[in-house]
Amino acid sequence: MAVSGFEGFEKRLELHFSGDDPATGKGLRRLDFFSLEKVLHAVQCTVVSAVGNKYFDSYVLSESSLFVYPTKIIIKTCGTTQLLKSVRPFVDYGLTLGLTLCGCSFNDEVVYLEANLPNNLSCKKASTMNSKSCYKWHVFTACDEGCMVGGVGMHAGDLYTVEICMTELDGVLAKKFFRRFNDGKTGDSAGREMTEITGISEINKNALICDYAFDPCGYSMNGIDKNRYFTIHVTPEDGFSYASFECVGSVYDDKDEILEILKKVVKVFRPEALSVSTTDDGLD
Ligand SMILES: C[S@@+](CC[C@H](N)C(=O)[O-])C[C@H]1O[C@@H](n2cnc3c(N)ncnc32)[C@H](O)[C@@H]1O
Repeated sequence: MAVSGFEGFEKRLELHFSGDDPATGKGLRRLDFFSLEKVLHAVQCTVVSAVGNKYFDSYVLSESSLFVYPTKIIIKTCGTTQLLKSVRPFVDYGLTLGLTLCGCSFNDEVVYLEANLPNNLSCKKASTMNSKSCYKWHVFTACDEGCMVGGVGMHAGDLYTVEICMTELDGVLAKKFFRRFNDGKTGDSAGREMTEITGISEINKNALICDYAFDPCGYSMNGIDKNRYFTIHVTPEDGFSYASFECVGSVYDDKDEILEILKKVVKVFRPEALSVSTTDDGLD
C-alpha cells in the first residue's frame, strides 16, 4: 500500500498469446501458484483470495486483480506497483508452453515495454487520449504483422472490455467500505458483507463472487460468469476516494444490458467524476 494511503488509478496489462497447449488445453493456467507468487512479489502485491471455473482463474490481489485464461493474462494493479515487472516472466512462461505473445498494452513506460517485448511485435502504438477533465487514458498496444489486416486486428472478436474510473465517491456510500472496529470478521467474511450491503451483489446475480475487505477499509472483488469476469476495487478514504469497475461485454449482448450494469455500478458509488473506456481485441 502507498505510504500516503492513496492507491490511485490502476495500470492494466493484457497479454494475449497464440498457440495451443496440446497436453491439457489449460495453457497459462498451468502456471503453479509458487511461480505466480514470485511474479507478483516482483510487482509488489500478493494474492488475497482466488476463485476459478472451467474457463479461467481469477485472483483478488492486495493491489487489484489478476485473470489467467489459457492464452490470455490480464493484470491490473495500482499506480505504486511495478506492473511492468510481470511482462518478462509471463512472456517467458508462455514460451515454455509453446505460446507466443501477440498483443499487450500501456504508456510512458513504452521504452521498458519495447525492450522487454519479443521482436516479432513490430506494430506498436502508444497513445494518450485527452479528455476535458484533468485525467487521461494512456494506452500502449503491440502485435505482430499477422494481427494487422488493413489496420484492423485480425483477432477482433465479439468481446470487449468496459472500464470505469470513479473519483470523489458519495461520502455515505463510501463509509460502507469501512470495517466496523473489532467486527470479529475475516477479510473474506467482511468482504461478503460489503458485497451485499452495497448492492454489488445485484450487478450480476449469475456471477460467482470472490470478495475481500481490507482493514480498516478498502474492498476488492472479482466476479466470474462463464468465460467473463467483472472486477471492482474501492479506496473509500475521504479526500482521495476512488473506485474502479471493469467488465467484459459482447457485441451480441442486448445494448440495454450493459447500460443497466453501468447504472447499477454508478448507484453503488455515486461519484462526482467518472471516466469510461471501452477496448476491443482489435488492438485499435
Ligand atoms: C482495495 S485496495 C486496492 C488498491 C488499488 N489501487 C485499487 O484500487 O485497485 C485499496 C484500499 O484498501 C486499503 N488497504 C488497507 N490495507 C491494505 C493493504 N494491505 N494493501 C492494499 N490496500 C489496503 C487502502 O487504504 C485503500 O482504501
